[in-house]
Amino acid sequence: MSPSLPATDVAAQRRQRGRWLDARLAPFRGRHRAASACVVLAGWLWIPQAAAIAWALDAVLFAHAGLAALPAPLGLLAATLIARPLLTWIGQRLQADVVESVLAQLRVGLARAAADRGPLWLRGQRSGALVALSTGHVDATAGYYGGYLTARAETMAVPLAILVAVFAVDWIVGLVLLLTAPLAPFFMMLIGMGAENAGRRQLAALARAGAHFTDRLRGLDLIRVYGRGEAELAQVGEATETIRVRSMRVLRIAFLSSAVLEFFASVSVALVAVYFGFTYLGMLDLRGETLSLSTGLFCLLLAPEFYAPMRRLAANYHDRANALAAVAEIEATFDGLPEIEAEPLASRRMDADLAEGQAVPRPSASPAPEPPGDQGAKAHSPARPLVSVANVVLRHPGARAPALQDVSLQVPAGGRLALVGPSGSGKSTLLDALAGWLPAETGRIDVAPGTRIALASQRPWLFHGSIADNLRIGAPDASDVELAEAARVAQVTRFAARLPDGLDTPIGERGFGLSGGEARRVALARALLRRPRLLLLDEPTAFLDPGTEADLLAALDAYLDECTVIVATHSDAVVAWAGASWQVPSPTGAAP
Ligand SMILES: Nc1ncnc2c1ncn2[C@@H]1O[C@H](COP(=O)(O)OP(=O)(O)OP(=O)(O)O)[C@@H](O)[C@H]1O
Repeated sequence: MSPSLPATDVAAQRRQRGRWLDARLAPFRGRHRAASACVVLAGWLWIPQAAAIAWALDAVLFAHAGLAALPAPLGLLAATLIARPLLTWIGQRLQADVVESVLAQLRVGLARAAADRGPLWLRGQRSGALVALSTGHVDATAGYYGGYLTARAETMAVPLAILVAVFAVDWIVGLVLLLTAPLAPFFMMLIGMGAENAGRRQLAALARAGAHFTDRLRGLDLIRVYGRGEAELAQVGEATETIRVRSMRVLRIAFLSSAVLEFFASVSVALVAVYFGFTYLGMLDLRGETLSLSTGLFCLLLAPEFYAPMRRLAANYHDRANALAAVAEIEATFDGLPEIEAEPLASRRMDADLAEGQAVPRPSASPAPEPPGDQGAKAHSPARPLVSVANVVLRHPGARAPALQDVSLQVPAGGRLALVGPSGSGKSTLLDALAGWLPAETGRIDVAPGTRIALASQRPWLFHGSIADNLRIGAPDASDVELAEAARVAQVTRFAARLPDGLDTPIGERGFGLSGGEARRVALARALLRRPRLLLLDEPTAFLDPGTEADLLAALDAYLDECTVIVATHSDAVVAWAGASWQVPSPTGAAP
């Protein structure tokens, strides 16, 4: 949220964020309504309960009606004593269930939104900050769904019913309640102004500190080597102190506002008590008729409960501000409010190393060049190019100049092409675009529809788990034989055979325990295991000795069959293996 926005825009933004928060509740609306209904019903039942208490005491103490008059009020009292806690318990259980469901859906939705932004967007994010989004920020909305919404339903229904009941027996007390009621919304408005900003600052500090801490943990070896331990510790200390100060600010607003409301509620109840006291003592006669004990007791019992829902709403009001602050931070990270569907994440693929199918955006108007005379040919027929790139300009998000200008090339199905050119000339960028990760600024990229694509990138991500687990990510249903075959072809077996448990040997995050070349071979095996129709390889032999490189290329030859391969490389052996090469043009557009 930009501080320079006009007030109307800020209000509109806040309304939009509120609607986004409420939309998350849609799949659980039924349970949420049932929970609110239970709480409201429990609130309403306080009226007959207070009436029963007042009625019973009046009968025993003043009317001296004897035990015969008691069964009716005591029966009503017993019924409400059982019903109210039961309804409250059911309401709270349902509410807790709704909160857990909404939060789980939000976490899944945010993870999916991050995955949908694509690997290039993800590479530009700080993982610690993304983790904070689905933990701290999502948790910050719990109070809104759990406390605020229920308290709001209660506030709309319960005080009104109490007011009607009180007016029915004593209009003066009714008037006192009516006149003091607007205090709560007034103070809530005051709280709302400061609480949301304080909440946003606290969440932003939390995300920054989380990201900082994760980054530093990852680079711990570097920090030690350069002797930066103490300085980094001081920075972590500073970040934590900022969180402490900002959290205290949020708490201060919450406590102050609650205290002010408690004060006014107590004063209002005291006013009612003083009025009854003076009336009973005969010092005040505003009613013009005698006041029975049951009327006074009934009103005195109801008065605190008149304010109770409003006090709860006020106490939960900063939860709403916190939730809006969390949504504002989510909006800033995703550059807009992400779509969140109520669909299990497991049904979608999120592997950043692998792309499937035809996912390449084509912004320009020119159609893909058709080879003459083969209009009726099938997508994978050798005559028709599987990959066609026409006059494409590629620019990284936020980059000043395009990484690649006016690229045109075609690769037939089953063909191989080596991309060659100096470091930084844009080979990896082109592979990213072919995988569908980077849209073309102009021009067209066409990959035959339904083509299964796999990309083994230069910096593959390996997860904590066994080598086999890492291979199976792209093809969870692959058999052991297929897995062993892919590992053999990618020359993974060569080093895995020396490890204690072979392919079942655990490796750490980011391939800890493997050399750079070994990690790349695991990524290659992972790509092969998917049995792609189009295999995109980024310097697959960069760290290999000539002998291993030759073995790898020979094994690939036998394994790949009809698979189309586009490989970025600096190796003459790989260029020779591919049989065709394409020189990446220099940034001026002229191929050397
Ligand atoms: N996310 C990014 N944002 C901006 N510029 C980028 C980004 N990633 C890469 N670049 C730039 O794009 C250009 C091409 O990079 P690319 O990684 O495609 O080169 P490459 O030919 O694959 O190099 P190498 O042979 O070293 O792997 C480089 O100038 C690089 O600095």
